[in-house]
Amino acid sequence: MKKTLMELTDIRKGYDLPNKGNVTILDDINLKIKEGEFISILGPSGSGKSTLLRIIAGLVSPSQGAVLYNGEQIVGTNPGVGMVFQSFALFPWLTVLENVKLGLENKPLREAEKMRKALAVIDMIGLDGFESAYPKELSGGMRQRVGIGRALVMEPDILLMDEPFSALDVLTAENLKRDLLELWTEKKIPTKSIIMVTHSIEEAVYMSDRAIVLSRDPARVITDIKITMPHWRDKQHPQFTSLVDRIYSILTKREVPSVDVAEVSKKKLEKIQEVPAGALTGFIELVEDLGEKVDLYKLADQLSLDLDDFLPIVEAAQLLGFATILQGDIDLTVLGHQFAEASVLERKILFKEQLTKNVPIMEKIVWVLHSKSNHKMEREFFIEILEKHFGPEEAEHQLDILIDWGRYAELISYDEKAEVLYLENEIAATME
Ligand SMILES: Nc1ncnc2c1ncn2[C@@H]1O[C@H](COP(=O)(O)OP(=O)(O)OP(=O)(O)O)[C@@H](O)[C@H]1O
Repeated sequence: MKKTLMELTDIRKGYDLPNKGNVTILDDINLKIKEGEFISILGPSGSGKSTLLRIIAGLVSPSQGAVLYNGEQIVGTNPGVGMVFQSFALFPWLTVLENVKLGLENKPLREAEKMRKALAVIDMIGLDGFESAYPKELSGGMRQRVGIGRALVMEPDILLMDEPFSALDVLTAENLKRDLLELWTEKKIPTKSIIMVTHSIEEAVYMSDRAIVLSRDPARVITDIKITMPHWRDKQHPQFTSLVDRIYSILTKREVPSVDVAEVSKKKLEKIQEVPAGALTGFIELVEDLGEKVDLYKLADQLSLDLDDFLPIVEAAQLLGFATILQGDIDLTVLGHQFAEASVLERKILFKEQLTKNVPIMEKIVWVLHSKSNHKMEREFFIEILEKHFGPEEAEHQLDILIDWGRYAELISYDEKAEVLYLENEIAATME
């Protein structure tokens, strides 16, 4: 039996947000992290992955629950972890050596010992010869090597990495992933466990032994998958691709609840993905052209889109009932096929029907405009309603996308200058 290094029990994290009260970001998180495990944490954007990592590091305290390290509850920063950040977080006025040595700042070691350890790590991460260079003289990949070196020099039991490769170009990232994996699999570092937050399913399946998938609003663990393929993994191997597909379908799975319109103001509004109608239309056309059951993962790859850019489009197509996802494949529904083949006018009608049926707030907006004798209402009015559900910044985004969709469907019009939503006379007349 492998030893449990860390344990998270019943973690909940809430933040007090303006107009929304205490919003639960993470809920009911129970995790055991064992020696020898390389864990990836995946989940939709904004779900709470970084918050979870920060709770493990002791940089953020949970609202409820406990974090145990070697069986003891941690208070303040976790002494057993080293952290690597997406943004490298280097000090520009310090050299490579000084930045790496910073990891040892709080260790009770003699200067000579700190120097020895830092130089050894610099060598190990492939920066030999760059000890006295400043971050601005280094490429992105080299800077992240310094970031990793600063964490490794602490010889932490657990290495935490928050999207460590996402700020790097593809080739540099691949190179660094291989080097890090070599250090880990060949036990060249004393690290006992690695936890990495990532947006890339492929990266997770390539590198880790366990993938944890979080839901959103709030984040709960929806899947915890063991990845047992030996290293080095072949990304073309059917076992590899089917696992990527499986995680993809878990991440894209969503339920479309049927919402009673009268209940909308009381119920929690579902966030709409910010995908303009034009992009959505193009996407549906593309899937139609590619034929039956398109592998989502391959499609994202072909379009050179990041998961984060791609998932919203897929989600929006699902929300409107134009597409379904099954085991990592996207398929158009009957309506989706109809939409792809329809004329411009017919498309607008289909879009309008689906929008009214599946996005209850849209119907509410039309209802408000229709109720007014001049069929007009200020943007601010709707912002206030949306703010209660989404907070100020997101409310603006949500209304923008509702306006975009509503305009495309010819359900509503918008005067950008006056910031007023309105119904065209003939549209209002058809509703009498
Ligand atoms: N200090 C804070 N105060 C209020 N809300 C916060 C705070 N930190 C994070 N949040 C909110 O918590 C949610 C989760 O944020 P977090 O950064 O953990 O998500 P994430 O999954 O890492 O996101 P991404 O994939 O975009 O990096 C977000 O809605 C964010 O706005």
